Amino acid sequence: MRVPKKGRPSLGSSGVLGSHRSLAFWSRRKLAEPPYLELVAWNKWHVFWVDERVVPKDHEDSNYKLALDGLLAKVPIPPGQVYAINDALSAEGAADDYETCLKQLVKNGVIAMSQTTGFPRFDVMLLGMGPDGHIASLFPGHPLVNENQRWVTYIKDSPKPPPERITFTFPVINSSAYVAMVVTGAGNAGAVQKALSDKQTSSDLLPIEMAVLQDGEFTWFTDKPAVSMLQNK
Ligand SMILES: O=C1O[C@H](COP(=O)(O)O)[C@@H](O)[C@H](O)[C@H]1O
Repeated sequence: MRVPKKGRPSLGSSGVLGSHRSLAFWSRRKLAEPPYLELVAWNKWHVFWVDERVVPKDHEDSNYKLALDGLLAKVPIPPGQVYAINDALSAEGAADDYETCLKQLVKNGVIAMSQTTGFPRFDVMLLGMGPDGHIASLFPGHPLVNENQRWVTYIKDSPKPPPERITFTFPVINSSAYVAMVVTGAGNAGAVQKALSDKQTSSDLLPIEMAVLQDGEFTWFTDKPAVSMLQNK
């Protein structure tokens, strides 16, 4: 999805959905109801998943199902512009397949490339964070957080179930033009406090602290419990 410029998205807009909480948040914000339903040029959106659980698309754990039920079934995005993973493949196969799909869409001009980083540049990413500071399926202390070649990779030992997932890598997330980070609930307050404190050291960075956009805008959307450990709330 794209941040509207002068009220209208432009052609070839690319957006990424990546979060339970963030989707619930945007659905509650009536994105699929008037006046936004008419204001947004939904037919120009191309929708991807920043991470996905390797389960059938109709499984309760599927991020695709969550997005379909919460938002996509309610807005007129052409089905050919919604890019779900191939759920018939293994985690490794699905990650390869998704990366190949992104590369083809870059060639076709649907997804832009970042001139700064050499990775794809999505217009909007709707992300969330877990209480351990994970974003997408990039978990603290897991070697995947250091992946710097692949666009999409896979995990088979996710600490949060289900264990098998695919995920965008940090170079892709950090090439975004805009990230909307939705964090709610007291359970996330510690990670928010750590992320926004000045005391980070490179040795113990949480994934949320590694989300540093190269040339983009990062906006937090929180409720009060999530920021309850910050000094100046
Ligand atoms: O497992 C996941 O967790 C993160 C954070 O979850 P949320 O419900 O707090 O948004 C999410 O961003 C990711 O997409 C999901 O697969």
